[in-house]
Amino acid sequence: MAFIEMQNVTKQFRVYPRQKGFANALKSLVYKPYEIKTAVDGIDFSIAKGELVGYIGANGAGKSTTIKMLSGILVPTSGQIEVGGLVPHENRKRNAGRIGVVFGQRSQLYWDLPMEETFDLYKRMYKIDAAAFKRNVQFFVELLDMQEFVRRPTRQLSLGQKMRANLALAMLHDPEILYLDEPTIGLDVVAKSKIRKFIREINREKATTVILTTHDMNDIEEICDRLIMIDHGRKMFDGTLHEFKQTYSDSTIVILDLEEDAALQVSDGRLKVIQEDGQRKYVSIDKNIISLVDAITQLAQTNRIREVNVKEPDIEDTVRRIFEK
Ligand SMILES: Nc1ncnc2c1ncn2[C@@H]1O[C@H](COP(=O)(O)OP(=O)(O)OP(=O)(O)O)[C@@H](O)[C@H]1O
Repeated sequence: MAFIEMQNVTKQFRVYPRQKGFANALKSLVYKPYEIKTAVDGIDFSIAKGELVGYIGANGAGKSTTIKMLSGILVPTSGQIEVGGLVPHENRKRNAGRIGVVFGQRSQLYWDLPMEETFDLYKRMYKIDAAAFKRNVQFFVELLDMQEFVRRPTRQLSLGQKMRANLALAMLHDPEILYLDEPTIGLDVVAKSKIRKFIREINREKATTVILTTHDMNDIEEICDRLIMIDHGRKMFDGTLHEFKQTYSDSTIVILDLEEDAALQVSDGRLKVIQEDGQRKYVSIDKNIISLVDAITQLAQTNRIREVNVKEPDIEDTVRRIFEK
């Protein structure tokens, strides 16, 4: 068994549509009609210890529901889940000791307490050993650049500072797994970069397994080795970032450096020149209509090429196109 294992997991919710009119409202006291909403629909995946996995999908795809089942907050309707040999919802307390969770839209901080005191509170709650606690606080405060605000009450902190504090708190008891739900939402570039660096660093230093849901594809690009994409509760893709781009992107950019500063000669309508920058030219090709080899051969016949490079498609664009479809 892998470290984290989901086998054919489904989660359905009962949804009670609002009844219109007084008579229907009365009737619903006796019998309340409901509909079944399938949020997660037969998902399978295995994650090894120490992996950094991006879990993506459009709004309402079922990402948070999956994380909640993995954390033991929700019980699956069917299928099996095991996290480090435990069934999360049957062992909520033991599971909680081994996981750290951060929901970007919610905070675990206490409004009036400064971070320092919240750390102490968590130390007692999780019964964290004094030496490990001291080491972690020092390590996280430094890594997340929290020195200037650990003594200020939470209510005075900016969104980015609060998110950093939440991350430190989630990692304080040295969990083996960190579930992150939109950890960079609403943050500026600098704060995002600090958080990404932190996630990579704790994975490297402590081999923490990370599952990250996000709508920001730069998070995925900068943090994750692997990507799982879901749509309407079903798994659509599971593989490396490179495989994802190869599978879903139709266009590839060929970068040519010519021998001289001349206009690029293109005789095939399937090749689109998208930018000319002195001797450097950028050509976009749709791999469904022309292969990379044919495109380069064609270009070499009409131009004196010094060097050819191929750029991977942009993940942000690729994902946007998939979601739009
Ligand atoms: N408690 C609930 N009761 C009824 N329906 C729910 C409940 N929780 C989630 N859903 C529905 O299940 C589907 C999946 O929701 P979920 O929150 O897992 O999506 P998500 O991928 O995390 O979306 P987002 O990116 O918007 O956060 C949605 O259609 C949502 O409305």
